[in-house]
Amino acid sequence: MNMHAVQHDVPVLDVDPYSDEFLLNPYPFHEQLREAGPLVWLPKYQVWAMARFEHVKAALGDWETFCSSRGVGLTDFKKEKPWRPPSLLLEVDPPFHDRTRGVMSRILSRPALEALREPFARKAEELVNRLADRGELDGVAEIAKAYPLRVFPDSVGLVPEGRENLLPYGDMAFNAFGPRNERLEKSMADAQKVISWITDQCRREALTDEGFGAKIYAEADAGNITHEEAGLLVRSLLTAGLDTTIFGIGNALLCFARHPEQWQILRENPSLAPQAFEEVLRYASPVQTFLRTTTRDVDIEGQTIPEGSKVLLFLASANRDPRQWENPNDFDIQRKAAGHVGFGHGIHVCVGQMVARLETELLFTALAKRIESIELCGEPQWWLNNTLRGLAALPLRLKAA
Ligand code: HEM
Ligand SMILES: O=C(O)c1ccc(-n2ccnc2)cc1
Repeated sequence: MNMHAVQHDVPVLDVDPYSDEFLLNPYPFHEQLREAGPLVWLPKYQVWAMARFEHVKAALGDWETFCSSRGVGLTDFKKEKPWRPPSLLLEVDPPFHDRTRGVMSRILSRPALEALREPFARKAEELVNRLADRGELDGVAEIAKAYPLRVFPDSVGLVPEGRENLLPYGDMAFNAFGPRNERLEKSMADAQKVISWITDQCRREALTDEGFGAKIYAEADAGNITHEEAGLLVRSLLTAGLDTTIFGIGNALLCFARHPEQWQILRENPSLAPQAFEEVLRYASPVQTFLRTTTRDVDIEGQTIPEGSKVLLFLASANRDPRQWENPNDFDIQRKAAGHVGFGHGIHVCVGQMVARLETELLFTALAKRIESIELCGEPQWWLNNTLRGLAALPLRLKAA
């Protein structure tokens, strides 16, 4: 028992944020964490927790005190070897972060993505036209997974074969930010096959010559990064680019099925689609948590987090903090949800957010035009992951307009 952890009057909560019970319905636990105080000690994992908007946002914005280079999961890279070479974006601090971030920001910027708007829109309309008269279907398999898988791997420049490795790899990577629990062990089961496939796809020769992958290697040709770094940045895209948007779309479909009046508001004004997705990210954040490690003793409202401590930031809880949001537990697509921390905040804020926004804007615009109503016709099944919150299955009944 490291003695520094037991500080006088720091609230202690015996919750396990990686348990099935917590992951199946995190919101009552978030409320407990917020109400316990700005800083809470979780003895189960010997970590500090922040669940209020003000402190989560401040920690994300202060990379010098709350660093990423010791890992953004429970593992402290200063004490344990990472399971794979650290990410050149997520798991580095400035100055190293600046170069790789500059490269990725350019490649994934809104103007760079505009060329994809038309093909992405066409594929969204094709998918929706195929489903409109289907009646009952699984919204996860047929919409939330189908659309990102239809557009994203091609936009990276992946070969068509072997893409079934992408989701297991993402699931494993997002589990690996949590503890080595049964969930992580299970997702590491056929790790070697999946890891070697992903590693293989990151080679320049494996990629087409016009996708995001090719653009990253062109940056290496220009001397902005090395060719080895280029391969790791392609790995970042393959790790991050699918599970996140798939869970975001699935959560959006569930929000609209449970709030039919919100679906009618969107149908009357499809140009609300971008704002509606921001509200989904606030209300049903697909990325629930990330961690930081303190680089010095830091004071939080009179309590001290010692240097070298892991701090668990509950992004999803911050997005429902009544200190920040009016009626936080209402799903309201007319709310101005901008400023939520669903994409993070600060220097590591999601560099892929424009890709996620483009995909979801086009998909929900196409759905709003063709689908009069979205209803649940069975129990939603949650997919449990140590970092992500999303669905494994979503029985829906669609009624074509
Ligand atoms: C709804 C979808 C998504 C959500 C909710 C999301 C959320 C996040 C969050 C919370 C962070 C901050 C991590 C931290 O502070 O430690 C982040 C970073 C990042 N995201 Fe996303 N993400 C999404 C989609 C994507 C996509 C589609 C891509 C790639 C095309 C992507 C690539 C990245 C990368 C590379 C980083 C690291 C940026 C850096 O460290 O500078 N994300 N994302
Ligand atoms: O570099 C990596 O491996 C990596 C980078 C980013 C994410 N991420 C999380 C949320 N949006 C993206 C996940 C993994």
